[in-house]
Amino acid sequence: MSSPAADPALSVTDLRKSYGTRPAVRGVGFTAERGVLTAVLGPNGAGKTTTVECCAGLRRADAGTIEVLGRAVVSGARSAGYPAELRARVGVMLQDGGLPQAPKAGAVLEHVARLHHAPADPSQLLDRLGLRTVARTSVRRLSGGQRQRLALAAALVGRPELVFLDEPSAGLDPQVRLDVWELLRELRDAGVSMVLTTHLMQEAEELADHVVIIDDGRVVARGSPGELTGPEVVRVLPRQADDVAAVAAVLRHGLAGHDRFAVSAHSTEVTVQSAQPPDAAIVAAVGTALAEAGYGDAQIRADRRTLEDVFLELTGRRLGGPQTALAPEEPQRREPA
Ligand SMILES: Nc1ncnc2c1ncn2[C@@H]1O[C@H](COP(=O)(O)OP(=O)(O)OP(=O)(O)O)[C@@H](O)[C@H]1O
Repeated sequence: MSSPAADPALSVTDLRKSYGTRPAVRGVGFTAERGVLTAVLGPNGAGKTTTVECCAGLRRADAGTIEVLGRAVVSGARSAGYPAELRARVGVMLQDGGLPQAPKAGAVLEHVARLHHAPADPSQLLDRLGLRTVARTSVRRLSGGQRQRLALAAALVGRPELVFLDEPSAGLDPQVRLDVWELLRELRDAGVSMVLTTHLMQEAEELADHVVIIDDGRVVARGSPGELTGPEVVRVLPRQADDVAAVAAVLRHGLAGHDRFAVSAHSTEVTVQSAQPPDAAIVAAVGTALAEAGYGDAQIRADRRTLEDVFLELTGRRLGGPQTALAPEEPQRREPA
């Protein structure tokens, strides 16, 4: 038997859930490893909330298995429920917050903190999430964004090992969203496992170590953002097409110290493929190598696919927008049926 520490934070197999006759989740399976942030990314209505609510023990699945921190909580249609010991190790932030409306924000957080054995300091969390000034305001009088942050604070105050976050930055203004992202990064760096749903491609790209893309109740792709968006390409167009071979040689030599690059010569351009994004340093290394060899006038372009591009290729639709007329391209990295 594997040791509990070796188990993933969350393991979901063939999860199914219908509302009446309408299937919302049609066989979702994925794993969220410990100490990383896993984003479940998909458009509205894809089944993200239903999936997370089943995983968090808040909704009964029709079929499938769910293991949380090494313990089976759903097996087939049978829910084992969350034992109190496990509940204390898991934080949950739902879209509607699930907060009582009458009490004051600070009191709600203190109350939740008291339910835990070794909670974080509620007042520090209020400060961190910019809620200090509304600590004495009743929940019902908070703005949507403040309520959202209070729900996040309530999910975190028990110092959970695993946190489920359903659209945590929905409705937040851009600066507050950045603050929330920073906090989530810090938690991840401190070893907290997180499973976050989002329909914001940028949120997944910024935060996620692992992305599970779901559409119409099914997983259509999963992997790290880098795996999903594929190898990055820096394109170099020499001024003279005749220089392609020479420029390729210069780059092979100049980038020899960087073993993750593959330099290829084509008819009019040289491409440098990298397993990692062509950040400024990589583009700069290409530029320096070219300038030193007298090819400083070559054009350099970094091509970056986004998760939005990946979603469009897989489904023929955009993540955020209305259905487009684009036909799906040949699917890439599609999950086995
Ligand atoms: N309580 C419910 N009763 C009936 N249908 C529901 C219920 N909750 C969700 N659905 C339907 O199930 C499907 C999946 O919804 P779900 O909320 O899980 O998706 P989602 O990806 O989280 O979407 P959103 O980002 O809009 O919340 C949708 O068609 C939705 O209308």
